Amino acid sequence: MDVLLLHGLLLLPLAALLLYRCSPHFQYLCKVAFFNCWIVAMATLLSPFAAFRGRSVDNMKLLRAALLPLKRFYGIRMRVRGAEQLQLQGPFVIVCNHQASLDLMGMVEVIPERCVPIAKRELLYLGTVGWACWLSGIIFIDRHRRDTAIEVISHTASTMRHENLRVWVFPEGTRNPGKSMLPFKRGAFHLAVQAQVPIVPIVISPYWDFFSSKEKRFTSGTCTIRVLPRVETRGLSPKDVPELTESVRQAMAEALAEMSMSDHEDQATEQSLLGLGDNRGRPQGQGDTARNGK
Ligand SMILES: CCCCCCCCCCCCCC(=O)SCCNC(=O)CCNC(=O)[C@H](O)C(C)(C)COP(=O)(O)OP(=O)(O)OC[C@H]1O[C@@H](n2cnc3c(N)ncnc32)[C@H](O)[C@@H]1OP(=O)(O)O
Ligand SMILES: CCCCCCCC/C=C\CCCCCCCC(=O)OC[C@@H](O)COP(=O)(O)O
Repeated sequence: MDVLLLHGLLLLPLAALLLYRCSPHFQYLCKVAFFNCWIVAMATLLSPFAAFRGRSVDNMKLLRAALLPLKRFYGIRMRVRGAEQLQLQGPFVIVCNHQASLDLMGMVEVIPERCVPIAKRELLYLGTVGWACWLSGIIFIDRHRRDTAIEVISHTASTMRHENLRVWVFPEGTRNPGKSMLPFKRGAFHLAVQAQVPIVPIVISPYWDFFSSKEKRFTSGTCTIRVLPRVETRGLSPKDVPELTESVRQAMAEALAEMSMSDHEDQATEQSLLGLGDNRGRPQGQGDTARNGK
């Protein structure tokens, strides 16, 4: 009986490994589970150290360091274009497109010093993850209560100037895996105008070559992050916000469309050089698993 149990226990990991290598769906589930487990584990591990320092934007360095290795686990190559746009002395507002939780990997590639994201309040209740976020100075807004969200943003505008803080906002306000960007919420632009600081738009290229939650597909691939020229807001007032929002969204939408094309071309060239043929947008098999390193 004991021998049978032992064999069963030995066979279980082997069966899981076989399933992982043969089933793209199972591979997707494992990779997403690992992503979440990594975040929870790192948050649990780092929170006591962060708590020692107290609530401080300096703790963002710990979160960044904890998330940086993820791209290696998943075999995601990150290319950053225009990073010099982030070499600014004072405070500024970053606006970035939001496709999925995977954006955290792109975010940590380029996030400057003293920069905190604006996040939905619900993240606060994710146990140690919420605790780690709070300790790192992440700004929480309740999206269902516009007045209090606006109050938080107004308060952030004065903090930015007094404490030389940079703020990262996903102006779509929710995750959007679609091919074009959603209409932008105006909070980030009011924030920049109130604080009279520049806006730095960042566009992360679409993930569809290597990730799709709809198709349950997660392979290795390349992601491009493009930092667009900054937009000055000095002298602008609240009445200029709608136009400012639209012009920044337009520039980001154009960059996204351009990147969608060029990333597809790069991928096709890479694959034809490797003699893999064109298997874009389709689940990939064992060859990719081996290159993923996971
Ligand atoms: C190791 C552990 C690691 C853990 C890692 C975790 C990392 C975590 C990373 C976290 C990543 C997490 C990522 C995430 O969680 S993403 C989700 C959270 N982010 C957002 O929601 C984006 C920010 N939201 C907004 O900007 C919205 O505008 C708000 C919520 C404020 C209102 O939304 P609403 O739906 O109502 O939309 P609206 O934009 O049409 O505005 C309506 C009206 O209000 C006016 N208005 C707006 N704002 C201001 C203002 N400030 N001063 C004065 N007026 C203002 C505006 O002009 C308009 O008026 P009018 O112009 O039509 O007259
Ligand atoms: C005691 C309770 C313990 C609960 C533990 C729960 C474990 C949760 C596991 C992992 C947390 C990963 C958090 C990653 C945060 C990624 C940021 C993100 O992508 O947020 C989504 C938000 O932008 C928009 O949300 P919606 O698209 O509007 O929805």
